[in-house]
Amino acid sequence: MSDSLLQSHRDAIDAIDVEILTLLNRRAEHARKIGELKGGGLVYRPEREAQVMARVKALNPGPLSDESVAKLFREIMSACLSLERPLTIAYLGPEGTFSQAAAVKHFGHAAVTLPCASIDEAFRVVEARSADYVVAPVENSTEGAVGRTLDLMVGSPLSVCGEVVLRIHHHLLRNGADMAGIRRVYSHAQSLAQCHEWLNRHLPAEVERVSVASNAEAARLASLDPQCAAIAGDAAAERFGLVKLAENIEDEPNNTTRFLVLGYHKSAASGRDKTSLVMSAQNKPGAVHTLLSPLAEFGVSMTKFESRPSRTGLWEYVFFVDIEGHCDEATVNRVIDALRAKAAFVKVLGAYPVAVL
Ligand SMILES: O=C(O)C(=O)C[C@]1(C(=O)O)C=C[C@@H](O)C=C1
Repeated sequence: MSDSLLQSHRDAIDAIDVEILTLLNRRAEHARKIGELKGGGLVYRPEREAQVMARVKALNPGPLSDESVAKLFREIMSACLSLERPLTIAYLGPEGTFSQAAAVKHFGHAAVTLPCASIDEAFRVVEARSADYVVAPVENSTEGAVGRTLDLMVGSPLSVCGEVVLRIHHHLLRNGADMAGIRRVYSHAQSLAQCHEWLNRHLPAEVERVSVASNAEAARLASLDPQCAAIAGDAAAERFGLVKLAENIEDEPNNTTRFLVLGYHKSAASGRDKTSLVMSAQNKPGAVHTLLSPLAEFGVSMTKFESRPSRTGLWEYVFFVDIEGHCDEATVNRVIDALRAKAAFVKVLGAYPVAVL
């Protein structure tokens, strides 16, 4: 390697960094002025962020990947937004959970994340305006719906204004160098289920599997007792200084969790949106088919359908339905009116940009 060639590239990088710095601060100045125009109110604009991300991905000439570029712009916008007003995001804690990773993925590192003891508490702090938004898990590709989040959304005054899709990688973590002598494995029940086959194949049957409130709590417990291991993700491994004995041990390689962002905020249309609804139908043959018929009539696609027992006793079941498009768009608006005419109860949970990252 020629030292002078290396130095010339480093000199070029130094010069470019000065330009980047100038441009970033010019961008931040504009964001600050936008913040003044907004008067400190609703500073976060999910539809605009989705458009900025989609645009830079489309314009990206490489060699950086579109994903890298999107991640960089996520952080740039996060820093710019924090100049307007720093946001506080509630999530199911403790620190190091996948919910925290989802909050950071969506709002960037400039947002303040607030760990809560339960999904209920995370909703409550936002409802009480002690935090700006809650990021809550709603479904996992292996384990299905997160019932508590669905149930809370039915009665909450908060609206869905964003979604986050997070690939979930689980690792076997320990305060020790190898697998010998592990007596117990801690994890959240869903994660134990997601790694069930791997555990059967790699650990003796007598190793106890203990479910705890979160993966981060599992990592904390494992950090205290070398005879115990935990199944958790990267953030928890880092937070508790544990060794990764085995990486990516989830049985389903595409294991993904979808989270929703909720607040006292309605997102405007971004051009690529979803609308989430919850509605009721009577427990009669064909009732669901009749209820959903307006979607076919208006040619609107459904991206999710989930049924839950009704908790009010007024109806037998409630149905959570996601459709393509924003509820302010004419066709989607007409579909919702048609659904209202058929269902005893329809609530628009929110409309929001499809996850870009
Ligand atoms: O366009 C705005 O409304 C801004 O506040 C600027 C900006 C950005 O950095 O691009 C920052 C925060 C918003 O959530 C959206 C975009």
